Amino acid sequence: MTDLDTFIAGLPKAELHLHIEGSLEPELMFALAARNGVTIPFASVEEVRAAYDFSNLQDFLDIYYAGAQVLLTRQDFHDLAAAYFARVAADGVVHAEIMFDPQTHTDRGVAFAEVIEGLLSAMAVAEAEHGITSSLILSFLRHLSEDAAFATLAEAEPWLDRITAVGLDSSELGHPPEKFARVFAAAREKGLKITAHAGEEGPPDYVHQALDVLGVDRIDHGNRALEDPALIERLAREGMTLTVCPLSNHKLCVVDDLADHPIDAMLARGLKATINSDDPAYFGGYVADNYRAVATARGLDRAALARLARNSFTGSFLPEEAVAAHLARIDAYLAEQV
Ligand SMILES: Nc1ncnc2[nH]cnc12
Ligand SMILES: [Zn+2]
Repeated sequence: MTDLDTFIAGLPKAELHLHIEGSLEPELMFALAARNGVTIPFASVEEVRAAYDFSNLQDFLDIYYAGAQVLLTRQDFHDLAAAYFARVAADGVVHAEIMFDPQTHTDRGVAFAEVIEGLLSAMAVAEAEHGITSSLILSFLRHLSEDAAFATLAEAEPWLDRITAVGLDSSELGHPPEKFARVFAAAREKGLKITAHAGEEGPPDYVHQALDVLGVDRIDHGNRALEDPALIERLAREGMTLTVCPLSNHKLCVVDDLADHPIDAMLARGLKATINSDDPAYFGGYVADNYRAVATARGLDRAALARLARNSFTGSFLPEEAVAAHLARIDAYLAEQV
């Protein structure tokens, strides 16, 4: 470990953009396939990893939804999330806001209760064993209809006090935010926060729609906002958080080379960027790996890394007092460094 690696691992941070289904490592995929008697189209863990070579978002989604088929029971969802928390405890993650895609499971006949109760039990263990706090973001699949999203919101009703926000993910192109205007308005009425993937592959107009039609509290990705100077200025002025995912951007060809990643350009333009892993089992790294990758590729110094970590708390859905306490922990950590 270099000094920079050690600095990054110890820096208190929140993860704001993590699909729990995307933390399914091939080893666990095989173990769950065996436990549940599910057939998967791979002979070995190595074969699975070799298949993770994507040209775009849809390439990835096809394999990601196939992998999720091994998740059937409450115990499976518990084991999935417990593995994620155990892994990121070593990355300096002290808070995680976790997206889950209920429709990926309920459409296969898995009950909503199995999914969410498994996740909630792992979240309780994470707090007790690792001191990691967490919350849930229910994400609607945008390739499905708004009616299907409404049905999912209705299924979630008994757990709404355990869900912090709703999100929007899956195939972006051709499924603009405005398709979901009514269901997001209904979620907002229920007191939920709002986030949406926008500007990952979709044009800057999708980011405008996420802001103006959905009324988002933060934007997931947002890379293509950089094509629109007025939008950049607006996002900066409004202090809108962008949950940026560098290794994902590289793996999904949103950027050709990490050396060209715009993370420092975002900070320089006053955007509140954060660093996240998106789908760490598929993209080759967890959150600290993402910090390390951009630190190396873009030459980010400790001050920039600390800024990104601060943004992860000020951009979180935590209450103000908790944010202040985390920022104080960052200050104490920086003061300890020689
Ligand atoms: N990067 C991503 N973009 C859209 N939908 C997703 N679902 C999981 N990861 C995603
Ligand atoms: Zn994502």
